[in-house]
Amino acid sequence: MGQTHSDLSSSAASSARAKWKNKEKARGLRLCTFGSKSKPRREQGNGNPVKSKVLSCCLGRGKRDSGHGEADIGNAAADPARHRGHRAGELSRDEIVSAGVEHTGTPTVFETSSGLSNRVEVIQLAVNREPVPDAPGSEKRSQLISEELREDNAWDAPAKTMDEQPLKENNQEHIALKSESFSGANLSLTPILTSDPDTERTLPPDQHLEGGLSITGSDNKMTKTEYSSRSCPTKTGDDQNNSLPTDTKTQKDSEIHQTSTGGHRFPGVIPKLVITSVCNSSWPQETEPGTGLLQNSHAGEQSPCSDSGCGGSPVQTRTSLASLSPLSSFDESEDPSDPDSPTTVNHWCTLKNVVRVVPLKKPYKIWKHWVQLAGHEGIFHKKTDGNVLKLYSESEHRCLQELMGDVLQPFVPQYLGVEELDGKKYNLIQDLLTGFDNPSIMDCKMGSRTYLEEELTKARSSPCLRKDMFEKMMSVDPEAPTLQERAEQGVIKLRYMQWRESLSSTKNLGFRIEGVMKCDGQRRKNFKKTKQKEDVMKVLKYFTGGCIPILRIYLERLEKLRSALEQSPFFRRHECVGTSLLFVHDASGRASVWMIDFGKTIPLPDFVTVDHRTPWAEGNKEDGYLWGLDNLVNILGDILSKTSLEGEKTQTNDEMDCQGENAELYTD
Ligand SMILES: Nc1ncnc2c1ncn2[C@@H]1O[C@H](COP(=O)(O)OP(=O)(O)OP(=O)(O)O)[C@@H](O)[C@H]1O
Ligand SMILES: O=P(O)(O)O[C@@H]1[C@H](O)[C@H](O)[C@@H](OP(=O)(O)O)[C@H](OP(=O)(O)O)[C@H]1O
Repeated sequence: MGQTHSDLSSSAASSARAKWKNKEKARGLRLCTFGSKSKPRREQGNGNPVKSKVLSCCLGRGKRDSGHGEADIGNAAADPARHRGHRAGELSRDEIVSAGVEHTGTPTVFETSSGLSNRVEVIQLAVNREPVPDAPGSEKRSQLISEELREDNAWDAPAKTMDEQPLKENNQEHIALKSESFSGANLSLTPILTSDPDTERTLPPDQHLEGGLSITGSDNKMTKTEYSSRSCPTKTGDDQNNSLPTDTKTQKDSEIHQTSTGGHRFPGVIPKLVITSVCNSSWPQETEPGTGLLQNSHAGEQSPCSDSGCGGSPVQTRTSLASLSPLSSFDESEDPSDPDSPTTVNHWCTLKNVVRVVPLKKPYKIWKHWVQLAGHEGIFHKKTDGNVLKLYSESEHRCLQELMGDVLQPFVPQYLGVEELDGKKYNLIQDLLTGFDNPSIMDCKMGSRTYLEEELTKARSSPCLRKDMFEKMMSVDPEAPTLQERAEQGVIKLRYMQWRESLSSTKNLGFRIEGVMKCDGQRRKNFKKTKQKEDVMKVLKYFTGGCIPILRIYLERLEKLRSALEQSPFFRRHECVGTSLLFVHDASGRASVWMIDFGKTIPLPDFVTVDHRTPWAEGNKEDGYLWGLDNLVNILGDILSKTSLEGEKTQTNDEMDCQGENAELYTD
């Protein structure tokens, strides 16, 4: 636990290497095979069975500083009563283990309603809220917020707002429905046994292998994949069957091969997990030069070695992204004739001294703008019918198909099948933003691990250096790359992913915040160093504006999601890596959370069972999803409790962040 590179003994690593090599020789990776079982559920809406609940509360937006430090917020021990129902041993698994507390256990429902009376809600509000702008377009509020956050967590200055993004016409006329029917999934999978434990903190030091990657031996040879024109295997449209490189040969490896695409073959020792300069302080400095806060870290950096290549998602299909006409995040033209159509996307939902009469059942507006907070650029196309096309991934297709018949169905976007656009396959998925009015959005990547065990195997058999990842690493922390990585100007994807996990809250909390967009259109993605609970709390408070009804809806929704996950046959049978929770709310008080991104969610081998809470060790396939969700639930509960108590002291009611009195779970 708490493992860093210094813990990784080289002798243990070399013995593990030898062990791994032997095992590796003895086994061959086979492809996952899928069949068909479940039926289409097109007729089903994404109707959330959870009934909408009108919460009686009037929200005030008050002064941000109330004399309560943010760090206090997470101090559950200070008032045990407020945390009734929270799990013991919340948060850091390291802490849990060091305290000798069993991490697993039946989830406890957080008792929001009993702990927080309506009366309290009415009175206790509006502390620690951000100042609000006087008018749309005002920079005052975002500036203040940014500055405050930057102080601690170094969010860069807000950069582009949405309306600076190019708008593109939809290409719907080119869409040809391929009418691929749902075929269900046969979840049998050829077991892929992993060998040695990896370098995770979950294992005692002597079991750790250097990142699980141990290519070199005394003979200075390695097995690697041979590719014709590029160093890394490129996934194509045909690569949708989780195919892994098969054409391998042994090769002398004393050099790095530069390829035509700028990638490198990596012939040398794959370094152990090296965690450098992991920032534990609140609101660490993080800059992403040249692009600022709102940059999409993937933009323009689609590497030949990315998902489409070496070390990428082995199950994900990203068909030649370069040939796609990459849509910006805002590819939907506005319709000026539509009174509901936003004339600008730089909206302000924060209203000052405005009295709004909100009907109990609010009419839905169609949010026509596609907002992509995280993920790969150019793989989404917004349609005008409330759905989006996401570049086809076999894994995602299988998962969404099966999920339409699972208890998790209300928690995932509706899946509508496969479509073709310009000769490429896409999954047609419900746009979860539809129905919201100037939504605030947050993407949380779930789990304690962001790469599949398959990716470990693949990295061993065909490691390659990623220049783009080296540059991303340098831009966050120039001290992070090792001397060898500096010399090579590249890092292996696995190493990068592990570094990202350790730097952020993935490893210590089991989830991380990927991006936030507030209703004013300000997008922030600089959360790579948002690691500690207090950092996360600040972001969550910023995202929700401390709006109690919104917080409560999120909390209740996540608790229901947790129950559904614990009952879900789908979840029980899958290794869920890299999925996100998409949080969406708007000023009217609608709010909900959904699971998205199943590109790296794959069926478990028949003989493997996971509980999604046990710490990961290579081979056990644990993903830490529920552990992360436990922590997220607990953190939200803490914010809710703290916000309520603070609100009692200094409520002001002249600035509204949301129509709290009408807050309800969004159902479509
Ligand atoms: N169904 C949806 N409705 C609305 N927005 C969505 C939906 N699916 C994805 N998004 C948006 O797109 C972003 C990226 O989505 P997603 O995680 O699926 O992409 P990805 O490229 O597969 O991500 P990753 O890099 O983690 O593999 C999300 O953060 C969200 O803003
Ligand atoms: O968030 P960052 O720092 O930009 O790093 C990316 C992030 O870890 C993605 O999850 C990953 O895609 P997958 O999860 O699909 O592997 C992508 O790999 P890629 O560049 O190989 O696609 C990384 O570049």
